[in-house]
Amino acid sequence: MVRMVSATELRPSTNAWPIEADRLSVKAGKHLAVDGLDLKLGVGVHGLLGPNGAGKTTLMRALSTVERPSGGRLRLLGEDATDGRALRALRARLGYLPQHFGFYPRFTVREYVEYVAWLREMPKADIPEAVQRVIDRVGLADRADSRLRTLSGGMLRRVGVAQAIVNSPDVLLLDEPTVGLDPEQRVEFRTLLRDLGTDSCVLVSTHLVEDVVAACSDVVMVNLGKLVWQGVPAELIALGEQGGVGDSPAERGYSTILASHRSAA
Ligand SMILES: Nc1ncnc2c1ncn2[C@@H]1O[C@H](COP(=O)(O)OP(=O)(O)OP(=O)(O)O)[C@@H](O)[C@H]1O
Repeated sequence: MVRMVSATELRPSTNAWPIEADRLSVKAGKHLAVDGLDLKLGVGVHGLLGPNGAGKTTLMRALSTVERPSGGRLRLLGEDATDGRALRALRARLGYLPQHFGFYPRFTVREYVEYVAWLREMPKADIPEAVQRVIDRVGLADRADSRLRTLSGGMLRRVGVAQAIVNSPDVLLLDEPTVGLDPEQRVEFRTLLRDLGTDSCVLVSTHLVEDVVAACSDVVMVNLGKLVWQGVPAELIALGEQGGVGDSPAERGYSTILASHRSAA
């Protein structure tokens, strides 16, 4: 007997491009901060680089579905991210650490991460174990029951990472996650990133070119709201070996790309 197969069953379970932007435009206030950006990102860790004001945070806000695009097309995990009906299911599969994340200072680390897990509609029975696992992963096991107001800036950033990964997201967006981390924590965080990127699409915005070289499989550079370069860290380093401004080959590669985009703009 022939069984009818539904459209949902036929849909691929993994998406070649968990993030797919086509001529994407996003406003920050009245300013067009993302201006016709094309981007395709697969599974792996992608470092998002660009100067101050390049549009990184605005792009992250659109990818996290916090900000609605003003133009172009945005597909996340194969779904149209501008379709209000798709958003609820989509958000349950996203993780986002904003540049400035709000929290209730009286919450403990555990309470806060539990609260976010609940917001992302995780099954209630799974929450305690998932929360403990991510608190361990960001190295805050000994502060799990401390109130957020008693934590240092670097520890708060780690709480931010924990809440972003509690639902094991398929798309993870981290806006400057390493700000305030001490060198030892930064090294541990890079290991965590590489681990997360084995089966998720992770986009990490940072000003530290060295973080990108150490932990990312791919580099995305933006300037003036546009994609100006995409490649692997080794290509960035190779460019920097030919000259440019900076203390390392990767930094010189970054400055070379930026200078050539500025002179062409
Ligand atoms: N609320 C706003 N109103 C008007 N312009 C804004 C607003 N927010 C951001 N902008 C402008 O949009 C542009 C992109 O800002 P965005 O914060 O996305 O850049 P960024 O690359 O994340 O910068 P940074 O590295 O400094 O964090 C900048 O020119 C900024 O001045």
